[in-house]
Amino acid sequence: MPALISLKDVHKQFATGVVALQQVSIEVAEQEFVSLLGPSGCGKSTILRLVAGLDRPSSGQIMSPAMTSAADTAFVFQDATLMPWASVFDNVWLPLRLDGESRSASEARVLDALARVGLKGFEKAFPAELSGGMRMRASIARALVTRPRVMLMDEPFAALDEFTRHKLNDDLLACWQAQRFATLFVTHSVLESVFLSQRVLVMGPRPGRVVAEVVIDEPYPRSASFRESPRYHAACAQLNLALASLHAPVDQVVR
Ligand SMILES: Nc1ncnc2c1ncn2[C@@H]1O[C@H](COP(=O)(O)OP(=O)(O)OP(=O)(O)O)[C@@H](O)[C@H]1O
Repeated sequence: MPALISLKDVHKQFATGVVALQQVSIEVAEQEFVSLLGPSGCGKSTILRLVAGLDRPSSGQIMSPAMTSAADTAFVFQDATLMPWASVFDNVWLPLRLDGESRSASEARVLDALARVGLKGFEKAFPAELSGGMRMRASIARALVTRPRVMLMDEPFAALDEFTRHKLNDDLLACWQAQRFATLFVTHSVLESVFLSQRVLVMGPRPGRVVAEVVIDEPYPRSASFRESPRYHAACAQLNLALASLHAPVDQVVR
């Protein structure tokens, strides 16, 4: 598969003088699922912002679909960022509405996106009536509804309990298998990165750079039995070792 997203020798220094990224080169192929793993402040969110075209590198080259069409790229944040005054349907309709699509013309796509994330029947509910996990599901439906080629996810499940997180990991993978958007997924969790990804890129602390890459050579669909397999534990151990070698504080390594 050719690279859909490519960063080549990217350097990012903020006006404050902070060098957030140094010589970062990353490629994500069409339909690929890649995670970025690393200690707090190593520049993971900065990479997503650059790929989304929300910021520019100080030097180096970036290629991504967001450079030509914003509709090709969806962003999911840790906070579900739903409009509290609008129903679940209207929240998910938002990107289509901004694109000039009427409510009735969007209806089938909105209901399909809600069904894919397990929110069938909740279209009339308001965000305050939903659990944290359901709000995140609505946020993912809003990202899926435009059928993006690229999905950028910034610690989307970090605030959820482990049970809900596992469920959302399973359901995200089902959506990814159905739509095969290229995914760049930022997480602090070794376990989550191994379960989800085809490749995990480990980033070192400031100035941020990629220090290791671990390929997770496991077919999809991945089920709970993968989480219990020796292959899963071996990949987690390999990543924990790479993180430990950065001398990151323990809570950031095992979180
Ligand atoms: N707009 C900005 N101006 C100045 N410094 C910034 C800006 N945005 C980020 N930084 C700094 O750049 C570094 C990288 O930040 P970034 O948010 O990309 O890290 P991160 O790996 O996503 O962290 P976390 O895991 O805590 O979310 C940090 O030191 C941060 O303080």
